[in-house]
Amino acid sequence: MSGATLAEALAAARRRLSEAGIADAAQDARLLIAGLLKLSSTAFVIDGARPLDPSQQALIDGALARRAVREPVHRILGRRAFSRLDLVLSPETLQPRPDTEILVDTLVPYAQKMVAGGGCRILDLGTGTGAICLALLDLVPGATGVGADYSAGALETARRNADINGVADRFEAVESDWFAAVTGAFDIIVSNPPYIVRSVVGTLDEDVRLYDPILALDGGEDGLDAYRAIAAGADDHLRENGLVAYEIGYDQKETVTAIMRENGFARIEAVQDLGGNDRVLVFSRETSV
Ligand SMILES: C[S@@+](CC[C@H](N)C(=O)[O-])C[C@H]1O[C@@H](n2cnc3c(N)ncnc32)[C@H](O)[C@@H]1O
Repeated sequence: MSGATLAEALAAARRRLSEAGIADAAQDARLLIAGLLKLSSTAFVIDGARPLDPSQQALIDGALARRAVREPVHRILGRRAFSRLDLVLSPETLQPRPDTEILVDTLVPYAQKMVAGGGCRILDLGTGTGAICLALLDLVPGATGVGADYSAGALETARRNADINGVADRFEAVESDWFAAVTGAFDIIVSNPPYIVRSVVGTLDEDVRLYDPILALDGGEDGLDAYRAIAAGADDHLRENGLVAYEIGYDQKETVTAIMRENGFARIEAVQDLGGNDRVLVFSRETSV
């Protein structure tokens, strides 16, 4: 393959991934080559005749070998776009999903209103790459935030992402089992916790099951362990008129609402994803509704 042009390398990559049974072979080939060679979206059209040098070809070959055994494209590239951010990934972090941007977008108007009213302190429980908290800090400049996670490795990545995305002065990372090491009170407590039913984790696609950390996926016997833990601790860490917001699994709207109701919270908003699945719930204290 040495001496191939960019267009030839793309065609060969598409073929190789397709033969390996990758469903979106064409898209993945394009994303991988563009990401590895730092190409703009038009490069394949205007620069297709450009010959690749051997080191570029070696990079592409290495990445294709990894994708062929189901390693996700963004894990291979080591980073993923989320909201307006560029996030670094590590083995300890879930790669943030586009659906989670709905949680961020739902909270922005609330956070802006809080900032206008005097301030907005956000707690992101199970922060992973920092995606939710960092995106909110980016979109709401007056807000400050704490990202908590059980995984020290994830927190290292979250700190790095805060630096890369210019919000490190408003972000703090705390190693904590949910609220255990969290101090103080917050205007918004947000979480995209592990919510997959334990018996289902083993049946997930290889791309997820083999490459996202189990700590980010396993929600316990019924998928609801984290919601119970967060619901039980939220009141002690929430300022007056504060909000709790979650990403949920497609069938968890009523069960999570019931868990929150048992802990004194009322649902004030429910948002669906583009596929029409329930995805985001927002709660306030029952007494402030
Ligand atoms: C589904 S991932 C979400 C990551 C990130 N917030 C996002 O939306 O991309 C859940 C996160 O919860 C963390 N986690 C799991 N159990 C935890 C616990 N007991 N205390 C704190 N964090 C926990 C995992 O390490 C993981 O980072």
